[in-house]
Amino acid sequence: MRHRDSDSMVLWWITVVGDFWFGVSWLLNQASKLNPIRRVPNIALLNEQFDPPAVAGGGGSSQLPCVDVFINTVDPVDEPVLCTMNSVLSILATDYPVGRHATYFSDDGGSLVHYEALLETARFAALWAPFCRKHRVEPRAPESYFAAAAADGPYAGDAPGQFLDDRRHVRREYEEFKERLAALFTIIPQRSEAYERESTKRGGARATYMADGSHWPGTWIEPAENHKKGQHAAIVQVVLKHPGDEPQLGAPASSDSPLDLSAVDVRLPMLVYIAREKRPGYDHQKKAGAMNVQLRVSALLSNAPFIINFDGDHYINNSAAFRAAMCFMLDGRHGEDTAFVQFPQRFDDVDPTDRYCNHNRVFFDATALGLNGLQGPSYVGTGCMFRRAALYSADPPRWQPGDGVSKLPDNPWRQFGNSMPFINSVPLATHQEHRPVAPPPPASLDDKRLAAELADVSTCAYEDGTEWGYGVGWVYNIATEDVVTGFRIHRKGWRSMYCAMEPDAFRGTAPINLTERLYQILRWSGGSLDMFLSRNCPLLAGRRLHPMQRVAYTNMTIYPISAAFIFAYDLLPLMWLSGSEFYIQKPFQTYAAYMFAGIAMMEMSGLVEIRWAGLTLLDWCRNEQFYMIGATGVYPAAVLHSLLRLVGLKGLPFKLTSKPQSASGGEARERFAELYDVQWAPLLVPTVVVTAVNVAAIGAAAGRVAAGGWSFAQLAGAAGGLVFNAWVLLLLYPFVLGIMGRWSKRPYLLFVMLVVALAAIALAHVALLAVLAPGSVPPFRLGRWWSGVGAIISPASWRF
Ligand SMILES: O=c1ccn([C@@H]2O[C@H](COP(=O)(O)OP(=O)(O)O[C@H]3O[C@H](CO)[C@@H](O)[C@H](O)[C@H]3O)[C@@H](O)[C@H]2O)c(=O)[nH]1
Ligand SMILES: [Mn+2]
Repeated sequence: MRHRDSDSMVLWWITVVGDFWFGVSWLLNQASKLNPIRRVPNIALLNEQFDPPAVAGGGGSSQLPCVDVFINTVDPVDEPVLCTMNSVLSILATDYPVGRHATYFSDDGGSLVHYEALLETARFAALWAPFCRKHRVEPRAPESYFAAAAADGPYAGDAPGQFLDDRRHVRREYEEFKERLAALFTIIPQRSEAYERESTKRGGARATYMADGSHWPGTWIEPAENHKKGQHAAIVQVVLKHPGDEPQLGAPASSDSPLDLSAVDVRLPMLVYIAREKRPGYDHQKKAGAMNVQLRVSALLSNAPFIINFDGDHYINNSAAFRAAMCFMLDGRHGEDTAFVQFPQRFDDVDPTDRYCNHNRVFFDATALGLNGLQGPSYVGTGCMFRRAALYSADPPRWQPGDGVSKLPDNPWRQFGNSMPFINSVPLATHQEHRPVAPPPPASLDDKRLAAELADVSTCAYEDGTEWGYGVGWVYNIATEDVVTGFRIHRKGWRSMYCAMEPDAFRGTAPINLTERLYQILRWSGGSLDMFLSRNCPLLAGRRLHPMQRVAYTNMTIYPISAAFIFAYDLLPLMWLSGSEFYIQKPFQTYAAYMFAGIAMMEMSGLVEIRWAGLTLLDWCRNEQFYMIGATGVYPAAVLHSLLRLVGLKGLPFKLTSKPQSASGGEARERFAELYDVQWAPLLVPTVVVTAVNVAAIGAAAGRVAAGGWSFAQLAGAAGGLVFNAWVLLLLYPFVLGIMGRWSKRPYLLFVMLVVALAAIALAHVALLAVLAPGSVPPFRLGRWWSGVGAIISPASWRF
């Protein structure tokens, strides 16, 4: 092809390839939505079959399978310990047979504060869990429970007369519990200083001391050799032992404990603290590494066939959630081929208009249902129940040869590492479908051997030369361990299910600060693209991957590439400076007609989709807006990162998402304070540039009109280009609010600033023209800006 202006050929190619790419990605995006399915768990039916009400006096009639619960945290300050302990409480008090779930708390900071907070939590849970059971309160995370006016809701328990008194008492106890948690930050250093003074007299070293006066094996307040972040021994401590399968009723009310618990099971489920070993020179693989240690430790202690995982900032909001997931796992139709059940992520404390699209509703309420019809939704992190066997890379029954019972490989050590007790636990978990559901076998090892084995499977070296992180467990060397782990399971032929329920199963926190949010989507988009460019590329998967699911995974991993083109299109308004026609040839009207039809069709299908999913127009707008914000800065950065990684440089890090700091710690913070914090980062710059360019384009056009340089026909042509500029600005509106900081509380200021900026640019433009080409205003057509419109309607419905 030739063009009369050879300088424009580059631009011409960018637009042709870009438009083609938008077309392809739009089709990919639509293809994954062709078979949406909404599934609803029938908990009543599950209870009828697996958990009939206990006959009077007898217990243990439940046939529900065991669940190991994983919860992860890193730092008691960055991830406020109160919030984390609320999650733990919601788990300990959840509505599932007490003897059939065990919680594994992973502390990647190895901090004594976490350990002691967990002891406090176990103590408080002895009151909290029976209270929740007695009065059937929801949610069972006390902070949210007491924050809501729960006392006014319908009462579901058996002792309405005692409810208000009990609630008042528990609330008081909770306030004290909170104080004890907060005090840990001062008590531990004080205690350590006291012990230190004693020991230095005897020539001992500085250390962080546990309550019993012994050295804490994890990270010390004053880091020392073998006791700092990234360098400490493994710690596995059973905080609450397995309670046995027989219910244990509590005591009647007394002066010490005014709650009458004589008709309530007061047992607490098992609770284990884990801080895996950290050594310099090892890549600890962040969350994926932590969860693989949880996987091994739990195999030795309870080896439940099912696992559910939570981020430290997510709690159980609906205590029927475990049962809901079980409805899918035990379902007669596809149950045994179901590897995981993913719940939507819901968030508290997001600003009311959801400025940065934290709720991700289009993904969680529309896209995910589309995926649900194609072998199942992707795994997106917290709030997902797994079949343990699937994490061990077993084949799903429908793809198993012969008798349908998978066997251990000939050389299980290469796959799973050297722990014989662990290896022995694998077939038990794998074959759980084929044996009657029973409570976990008591650990067959004596205490000393068990402790040694637990420490061994929590070391860094344990995974050397094994398949952990590659073929087994959560996948390594990627910033989004979730999507790729789910993919590895799907490519083996497993299904997954999507389970949304009312009230929401789980709730958590989300970053409402612009910069934090952008880093989060940088991790997600960069990690996804890395997956596409790795051996886990969906195009390389075998035939067990559903063909349309292959399309869906391709779509959800290559999306950042569109951004490179969108970024170029966003800067197109600059092109009119070049003065030549390079893209759209005459007749322009025909082109415009096609384009209008195209846009109308896409917007209509978008509208139909959100209507169908029961979403609001605001949800949709936020989705489009945040896609554009991502596309102007974050996605190009993700593409760059992935390219650098391809040539061997370091990949994207798992940067912890900042959590809202609770008001109880220091002085009370203003609600949504993070929304108004401006943290400048290079990631913001490209979007600022795009904004400036589009404002400048409108300003220049206004100047041109004011100077009378345009005929009516030219003005009409320019109008099209201006619509494009205005559209880009409208999409970037939340971003601009974000960088305004506190001023964004008065959005009208933004419009004042916009008018002032436009006037200034218009004046400057006219002045410039007068100097450069006195007396003449060369005609130009803004019409060619139109080509950019294709860019802003491209698909945008994965999570971000
Ligand atoms: O070295 C690490 C880093 C993180 N985490 C935990 O990982 C979880 C998620 O981290 P967060 O900073 O809250 O990231 P988000 O962006 O909120 O997480 C989302 O995205 C992640 C993938 O990028 C998923 O793993 C999460 O489940 C999903 O909620 C938290 O519980 C952390 O404590 C660790 O245990 N060890
Ligand atoms: Mn989080």
